[in-house]
Amino acid sequence: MEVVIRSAAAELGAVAADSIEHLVRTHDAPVLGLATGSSPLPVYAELVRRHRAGLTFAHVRTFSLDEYVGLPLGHPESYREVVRRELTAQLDILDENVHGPDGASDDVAGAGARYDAAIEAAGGVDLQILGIGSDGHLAFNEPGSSLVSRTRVKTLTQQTREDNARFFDSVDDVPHHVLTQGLGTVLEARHLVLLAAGEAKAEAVAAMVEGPLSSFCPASVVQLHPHVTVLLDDAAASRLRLADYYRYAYDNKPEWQGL
Ligand SMILES: N[C@@H]1[C@@H](O)[C@H](O)[C@@H](COP(=O)(O)O)O[C@@H]1O
Repeated sequence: MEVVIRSAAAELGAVAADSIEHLVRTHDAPVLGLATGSSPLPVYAELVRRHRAGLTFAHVRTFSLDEYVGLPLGHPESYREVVRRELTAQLDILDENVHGPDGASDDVAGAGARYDAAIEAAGGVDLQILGIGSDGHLAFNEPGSSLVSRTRVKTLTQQTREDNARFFDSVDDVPHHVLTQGLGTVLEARHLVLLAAGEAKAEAVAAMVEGPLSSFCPASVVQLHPHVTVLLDDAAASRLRLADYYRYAYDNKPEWQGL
């Protein structure tokens, strides 16, 4: 796992965007895994900026991590719409190449397996962008999630519903259920790039990076992945015991190594 600590969120966005740009330029049919939430926004802003400067995404397919269950199609806070608004509508990605779990399906119980099959048929995710919840959740895998889980319906904790209430009129409007890629599904992506910013994430980040591997902190599952990049601002890194080492390693990184 590589931990990169920077003081400005925009700098973190640029580091992630460099990796994505490399993928987009070197692959014929790259598959990008998208996350919602505020953490990836600096990355998306940078991708939009690079697109306006000439970088094409016309050959890119995207798969989102998760979706609320039961929001009607077109609901502005459904993750399908959020992803469109924050990113894909501002790029030249074809609409039919933008995928997400179908939380409005009549057969929501079968939607998870269908989604995993779609990811596999696309050749798997090349680079997965991730955030982390303040309780250590990854995608919408709440504490207690199986570390080998597949895409399925989960029940949100009250804390996550409260964290996400800012996007709705009130916490009562936040759905209780979600369709989320499982932790096992996330681990199949070839490169995981996780962003976290702010003091509120510091404890969850420390548990993920330096804590024991445990379903109590679902994000700790990234310790099992061979290629993980964790991008943190100073506040999110403030509880890491080895922060100085991570800074030293990144500052002295050989040029050829890439992200
Ligand atoms: N399902 C998403 C997660 O994928 C995201 O990581 C988390 C953190 O959001 P934020 O980045 O806004 O703190 O929010 C939601 O719960």
